[in-house]
Amino acid sequence: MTARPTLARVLRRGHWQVASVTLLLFGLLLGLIGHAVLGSMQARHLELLARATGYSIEAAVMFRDLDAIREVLQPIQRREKLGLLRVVLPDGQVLVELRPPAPTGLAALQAGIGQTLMHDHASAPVLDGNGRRIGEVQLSGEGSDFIELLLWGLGAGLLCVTATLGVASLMTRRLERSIVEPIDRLAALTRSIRCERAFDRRAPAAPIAELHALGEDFNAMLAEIDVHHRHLQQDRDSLSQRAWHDALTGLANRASFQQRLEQALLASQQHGQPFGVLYLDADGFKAVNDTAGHAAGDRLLVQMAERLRAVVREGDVVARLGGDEFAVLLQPLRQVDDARRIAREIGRIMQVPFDLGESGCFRCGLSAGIATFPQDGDTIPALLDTADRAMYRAKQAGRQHRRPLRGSPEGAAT
Ligand SMILES: Nc1nc2c(ncn2[C@@H]2O[C@H](COP(=O)(O)OP(=O)(O)OP(=O)(O)O)[C@@H](O)[C@H]2O)c(=O)[nH]1
Repeated sequence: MTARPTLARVLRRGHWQVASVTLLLFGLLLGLIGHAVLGSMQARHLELLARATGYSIEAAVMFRDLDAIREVLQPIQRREKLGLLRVVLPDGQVLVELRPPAPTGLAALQAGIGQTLMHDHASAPVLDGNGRRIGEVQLSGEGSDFIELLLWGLGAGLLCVTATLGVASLMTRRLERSIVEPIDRLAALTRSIRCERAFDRRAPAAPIAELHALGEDFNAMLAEIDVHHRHLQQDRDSLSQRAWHDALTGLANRASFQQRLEQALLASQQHGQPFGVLYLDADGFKAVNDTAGHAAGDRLLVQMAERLRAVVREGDVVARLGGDEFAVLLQPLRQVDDARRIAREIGRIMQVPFDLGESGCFRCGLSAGIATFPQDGDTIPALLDTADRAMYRAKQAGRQHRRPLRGSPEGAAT
């Protein structure tokens, strides 16, 4: 996957680019204007200087007094930092020429650059009293002034660059705070919601209107998803409840009991711990239906389920397999006797008549068959078969002692 730049980085890069291009253009423009202005000022200055020098040496030129000419020219050359200063006769003969000592090293470089960039030479005629041309003053700048200016300009430019970049960096920080941070927060929120399915979380307010509106829309969408998700969860819970529980009693159904048995077998095989299965079938339940009606029979089944739940431990599984058939998974089981004890306790608690309201009170016992792992089988079918057959034998034995139905409440009994 290609690494994409972050928004903060893009913003920072954009600022730097804008600042650099602006500075470069501004510097170039300022340089060109400066060069033009300086050039014209320098040319004007040299021209005035040449003219003034011409007036100063008029008499000396007329009398060819070379020493006097030099005396005038030398201070001018030093003061004005001139590169060349000479006096030429109308026939082209050089009368006096003054040159400063040739610069060396950095000074030579400065002079070279200055003279290349600034064409700073000027000339003015030397006129006698009648206005006749008796010579010409020619002079040129040394070039170092320009370099000095250039260096000052560069220094100022650098200062500007530093200040601009500082301001650009501050602006980027501010933009980061107002744009990048809210977007980052929104992204982190989306990620956390996706991972933890926490649709009740909301985006906080953002300082920028568009981002705030985005957050608000996002929150509205989350609210809708939240409601939808809750409905889905409720549907799923109710589907799961229906798939794994008996609708009448709320106990585990046959499929769920089968699954818990498989888990119990696996766990017991791994840890070498026994477990027990009780198979229970109501005795004479049909008579309750026939006598008091199906609704009363239902109530009795519900009460029976409640009693079963009350007898066993929290972790044991009580299931209604169908009709008046129940089953209990006892896990863990310390010893086989514990299963018998619980079966006896169930038998005892079922002796108490069931109060079916207007229909009256009914007795309805449960015949129980017990199977324990690993004593009675090491597969689920084997265990269920053992428990079923044991229950059948118990029912047969019970039938021999059962009192006949008296057709009144408390009549159907084992
Ligand atoms: N009220 C009610 N009755 C049911 C329900 N499911 C099955 N039955 C009835 O329960 C009865 C179960 O039949 P049996 O097990 O033969 O009845 P029993 O009288 O207990 O017979 P034994 O087990 O031999 O003692 C049938 O009459 C079914 O119609 C139910 O959900 N509610």
